[in-house]
Amino acid sequence: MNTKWNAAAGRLETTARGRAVLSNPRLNRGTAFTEEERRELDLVGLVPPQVLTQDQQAARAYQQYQAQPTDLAKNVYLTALHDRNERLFHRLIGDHLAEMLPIVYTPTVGAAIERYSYEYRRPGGVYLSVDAPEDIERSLRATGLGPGDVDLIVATDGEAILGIGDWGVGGIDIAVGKLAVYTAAAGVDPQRTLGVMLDVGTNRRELLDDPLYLGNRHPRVDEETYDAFIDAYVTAATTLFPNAMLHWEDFGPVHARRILDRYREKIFTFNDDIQGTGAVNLAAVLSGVEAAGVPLPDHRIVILGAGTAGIGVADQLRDALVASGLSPQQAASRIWAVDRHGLLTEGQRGLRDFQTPYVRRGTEVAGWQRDEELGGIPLAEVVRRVRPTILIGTSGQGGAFTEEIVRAMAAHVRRPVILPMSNPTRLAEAVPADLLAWTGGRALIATGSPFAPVEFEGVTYEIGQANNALVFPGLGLGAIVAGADRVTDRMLVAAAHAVAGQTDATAPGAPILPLIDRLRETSVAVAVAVARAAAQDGVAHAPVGDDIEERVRAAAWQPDYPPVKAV
Ligand SMILES: NC(=O)C1=CN([C@@H]2O[C@H](COP(=O)(O)OP(=O)(O)OC[C@H]3O[C@@H](n4cnc5c(N)ncnc54)[C@H](O)[C@@H]3O)[C@@H](O)[C@H]2O)C=CC1
Ligand SMILES: CC(=O)C(=O)O
Ligand SMILES: [Mg+2]
Repeated sequence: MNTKWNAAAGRLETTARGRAVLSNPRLNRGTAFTEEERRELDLVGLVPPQVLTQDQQAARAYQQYQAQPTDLAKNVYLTALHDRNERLFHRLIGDHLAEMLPIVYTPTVGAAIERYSYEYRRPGGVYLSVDAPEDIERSLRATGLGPGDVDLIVATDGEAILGIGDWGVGGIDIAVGKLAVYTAAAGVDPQRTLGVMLDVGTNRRELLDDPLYLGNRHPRVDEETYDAFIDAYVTAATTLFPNAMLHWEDFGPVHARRILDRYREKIFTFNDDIQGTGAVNLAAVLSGVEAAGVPLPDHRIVILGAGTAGIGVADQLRDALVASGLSPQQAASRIWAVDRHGLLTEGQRGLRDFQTPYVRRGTEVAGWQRDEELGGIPLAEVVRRVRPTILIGTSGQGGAFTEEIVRAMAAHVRRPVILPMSNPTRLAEAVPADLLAWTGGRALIATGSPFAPVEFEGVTYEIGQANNALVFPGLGLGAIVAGADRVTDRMLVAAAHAVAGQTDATAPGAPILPLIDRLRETSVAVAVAVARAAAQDGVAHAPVGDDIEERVRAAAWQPDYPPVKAV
């Protein structure tokens, strides 16, 4: 069976017939096949007689969706729709973006990952096993995709899913979820993408002991085996699909950093948790700083959680401070990073290489109060001493921004910028309603997971989502349209400015980031800015001229049904 897009004729051409048509989600449109298509494709009698439009199908699917009793059931319903009729799935999500993003993405995707081996129906991508690296190429080829057919691959090893940790093979759902967002938010062509699970085992005992667990049933492998496996994947993926951007998602902090450092100068690659999060955080900070009316170099920034996301955030803030005139040392000194053993300080146990720029001198913190159980200086003491103007949470510790800490911060700052970025929702360091109450409505807030608007003293506060979903879809589309072969720092900074430029946070109650119902437009702005930055850096291999916005808009894939021709 063979199905191909014939661009010249503007139609799909397939050798499939009968049930094989209905069981191919890329081809299937069920009751929307026309009479003529039904005859040509041998579908007469295999579907009920009425011919529906996609609008009618979408209306029915939406009713079925709404009838699901829980968010997890809605996620399972949408996954099943995706596996049955991919275009209808994207049509539905596109029509209800703000409502469904929390179902296919954070927070509900977290629950779907935890329940993966129980809710499993059909495979969601390509599963590569550390126990058989010799099969990587064969598995990637088995997708039937050729060298010019893939723009983007999202891969995970499932070690650090959102803030919920190691979920082994269930991690495939974060790759699938990110891909859904690429398409819903920016119109990246889903048929030119792949989700990949790099199964290196799991250290979660309950999965290893679970007879239904579907992944490799052994602990995560040693470093040497791991690195060789990643290398084999990169070699196979870049050889088979030379134009594809390799996106890395939810790796543990050590691996995330090492992989990015190893490959970023050599191949077209992007770590979402480090680079995408850094960019969306920078956007929130730029917008918050503008609303606060205090120039960026005058801010003091405290970050709780100095892991993959936290240090990615710190690095882009440091670079932005340097761009505004500070030396690299001065810039780093404006950032206080607090991890599981408190403020990063000289000689602390367990410091990681990538944290080094933010480690504070012993002399600086000599008189600061320590918490011996914690093994260092706690967040509350850091806030008391530093008097931060910006407080960022990337710790995965729900409720860590306590009333005492937030009130202490707000006592010294007119408009505190507070960004609890951890996901899923229950791991937010604080919730917007509390932050507004504790600061008398003065806090400028954005959160990693979605929150409803908050009424406080007669003002409705819209809460922007400081989530890399504001960045990676547009970044991907912009890079694809520009024919980029690298993701450069300039492209990330351009993305951050484009996001910040989409909102005016100065009005009372206005969000500091563009809302999700405007995500399509935000992604266009990001894509245009990213394409231009790629051209400036000399990494674009397609022309990026005055018509770039038109080209970005034209490149966005649409879920309408094209004609199907039996061949
Ligand atoms: N909003 C967004 O776009 C994004 C949000 N995140 C969120 O950030 C959180 C962290 O994710 P990653 O950086 O990928 O994980 P990670 O595991 O790399 O980093 C978490 C860090 O928090 C530290 N930590 C743990 N307990 C702590 C405590 N009690 N106090 C202070 N630090 C503590 C850990 O030592 C680690 O360094 C997750 O909840 C994730 O969902 C991550 C990426 C994007
Ligand atoms: C949003 C995201 O990438 C995370 O929470 O890991
Ligand atoms: Mg992530």
